[in-house]
Amino acid sequence: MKYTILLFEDEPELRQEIKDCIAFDSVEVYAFESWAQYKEAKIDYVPRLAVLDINLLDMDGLTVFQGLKERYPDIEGIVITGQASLKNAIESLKLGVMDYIEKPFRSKDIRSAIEKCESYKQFRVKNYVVDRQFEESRKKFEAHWGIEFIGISQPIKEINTLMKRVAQADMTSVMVTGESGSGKELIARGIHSMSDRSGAPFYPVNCTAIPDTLFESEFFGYQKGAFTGALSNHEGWFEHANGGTLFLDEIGDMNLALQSKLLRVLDERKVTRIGSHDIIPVNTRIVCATNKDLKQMIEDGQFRLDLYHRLNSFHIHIPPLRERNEDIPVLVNHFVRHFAEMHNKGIVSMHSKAMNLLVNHHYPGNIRELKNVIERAILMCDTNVIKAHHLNFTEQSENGKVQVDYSLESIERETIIKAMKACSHNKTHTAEKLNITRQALNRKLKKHGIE
Ligand SMILES: Nc1ncnc2c1ncn2[C@@H]1O[C@H](COP(=O)(O)OP(=O)(O)OP(=O)(O)O)[C@@H](O)[C@H]1O
Repeated sequence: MKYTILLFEDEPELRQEIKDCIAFDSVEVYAFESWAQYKEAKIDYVPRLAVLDINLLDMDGLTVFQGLKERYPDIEGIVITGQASLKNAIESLKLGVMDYIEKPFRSKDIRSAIEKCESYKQFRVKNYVVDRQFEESRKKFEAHWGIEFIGISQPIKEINTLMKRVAQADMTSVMVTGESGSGKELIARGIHSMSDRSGAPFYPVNCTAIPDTLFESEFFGYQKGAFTGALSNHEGWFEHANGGTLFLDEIGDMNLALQSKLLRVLDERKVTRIGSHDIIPVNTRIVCATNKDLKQMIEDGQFRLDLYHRLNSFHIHIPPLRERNEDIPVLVNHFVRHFAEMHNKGIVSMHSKAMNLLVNHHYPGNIRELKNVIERAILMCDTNVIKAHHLNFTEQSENGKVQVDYSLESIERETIIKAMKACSHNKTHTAEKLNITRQALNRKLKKHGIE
């Protein structure tokens, strides 16, 4: 279908000139000298755009636009006039005219006004669709699981189905794989919340963070006096999550000796605290996650094959965010709302150029990175529109993708600089604004090298 433009210009030569400069292959232009002539013509097509001279034979261009808008609410307008005046400009904007061009104009001006108008229109349509999809996916998640797992891409839809299925298969262990920050823990939480175990604890453990020496006592618990420092009885993680779910993140970092012990508990479903002979039955489901290549680790003798099979009875893989970038706009909208509310910013929206940058970014840190970028942008933005420069996508990396400094350190530094500026470098006021003491502000100024 052709893109239909209505042109209203009373001077015949100029009418032809404008028509020539806006008639592309895919564009149908209907040109009129007056409103009466347009009414007579009985145009069947729904026009997308009207280009109007302010002075017509029978009526002024703005009144014509008003009439068109009543009939075609989605029509956009560009006004051309030889009588540029503030009054006309304000009047046009009030009526919803998109752009305002003065005579004499160059064909370049009018074409770029049309392009601008069209890309804005497409952006609005896209945003509407994204908003609707976002709402649907959010409601569905909340209704089912009471948690928000956002996404509209095919992989996310499939993961949703797998989560529901495995949640009902009570004792099956689940292995979730994917890059760091891609949502593995959220999937584990989703499985737990959907299962009959949701009333019992979900206990997340990061295997990397626990020193080897403490692993066994933390996993299985200990009896008072079992070793120096065991001052009281201590429940281990398996017992703690009894009836619920134990989430073992970074399972690839568990040493071989512990892997054997974990396998035994999974087979026997009972634990014995260190220093005790009592056998404690446990009914704990294991969901584990890794971003390591466990098959390679098995080949290298670093991970037990039997444990791998035991844990991998149900496998969910989550692709990196850059491979499902249709999820990015819905995630962006979600995080913008979330952080705007959290930081009392009212209603905040994302400028189309900023959204474009976000959709095309590489995200080595996946959703965690996106989340940090948005929170930072919300903090840096003084108005209610986040623009490209608020995203701090500064450097181009080797692969041509933009990199972002999303560390908390950099957010803190920039927040302090902004607060100092806002308070005209008065430290007492800045400290009050940041809700910290003057001494704390001095320490932070020194740490960040700000004066
Ligand atoms: N689909 C999603 N919808 C909303 N938030 C998400 C989604 N996926 C991830 N997140 C958010 O992104 C952050 C990182 O997610 P999560 O901790 O689950 O990743 P992970 O893969 O377990 O990371 P790591 O490997 O580093 O432990 C969390 O704050 C989480 O809430």
